[in-house]
Amino acid sequence: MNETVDRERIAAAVREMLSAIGSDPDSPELASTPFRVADAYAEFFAGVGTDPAGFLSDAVPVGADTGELVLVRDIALRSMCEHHLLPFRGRAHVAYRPGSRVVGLSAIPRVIDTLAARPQVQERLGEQIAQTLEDGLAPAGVLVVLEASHGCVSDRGVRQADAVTMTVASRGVLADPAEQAAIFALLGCGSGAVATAEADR
Ligand SMILES: Nc1nc2c(ncn2[C@@H]2O[C@H](COP(=O)(O)OP(=O)(O)OP(=O)(O)O)[C@@H](O)[C@H]2O)c(=O)[nH]1
Ligand SMILES: [Zn+2]
Repeated sequence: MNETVDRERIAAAVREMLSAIGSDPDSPELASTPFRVADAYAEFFAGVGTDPAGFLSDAVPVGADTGELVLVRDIALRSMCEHHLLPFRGRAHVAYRPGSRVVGLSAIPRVIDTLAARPQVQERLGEQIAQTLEDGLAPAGVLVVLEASHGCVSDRGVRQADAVTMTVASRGVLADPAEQAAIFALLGCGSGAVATAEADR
């Protein structure tokens, strides 16, 4: 949990918001709400001021038994949209083609969790994940695919409950559309999936 978050100030702000919507923050039902929200915010924003690069510091040299492509798919993604402070959630798929170093697989979700636990937009989150891996592993290429449902799109405003936003961020050799198509085929999305489905007929 983020110990730099000032829970007292969040709780005071939540009391103010409850008053502003016409509720009574001193009612028994709402008495604990300001500090519950403060605790939730400390969790949601635990990545503010935290550098994710440390998770990549135990990367090891590529060995003879290291394959060509590493793809970690279906990583749970949870973040908060910076426009409305509403959650967006979905999955992240991260591929990299190693340069001279590889990293323990669990480092990748940890990088994602840290960068996601900040006020974000999906595009920037994907770019930051790609850049952190680029800086930390000096790979030949990185591809980050994020797919997420946004609370601000589903539950207010345009109210598109089923809309899923997909974003792609890439570096190095995985910026090549042919390389990307091969990975999209592995993921079962995009033109690669269509090509595979047609080949199966
Ligand atoms: N590009 C991008 N847009 C986002 C993301 N999350 C939310 N948005 C959009 O950001 C916009 C917020 O800008 P505003 O102009 O303040 O939107 P608004 O008047 O609340 O807009 P509506 O959502 O259309 O009612 C909306 O269109 C959201 O759908 C994101 O991760 N990336
Ligand atoms: Zn929003």
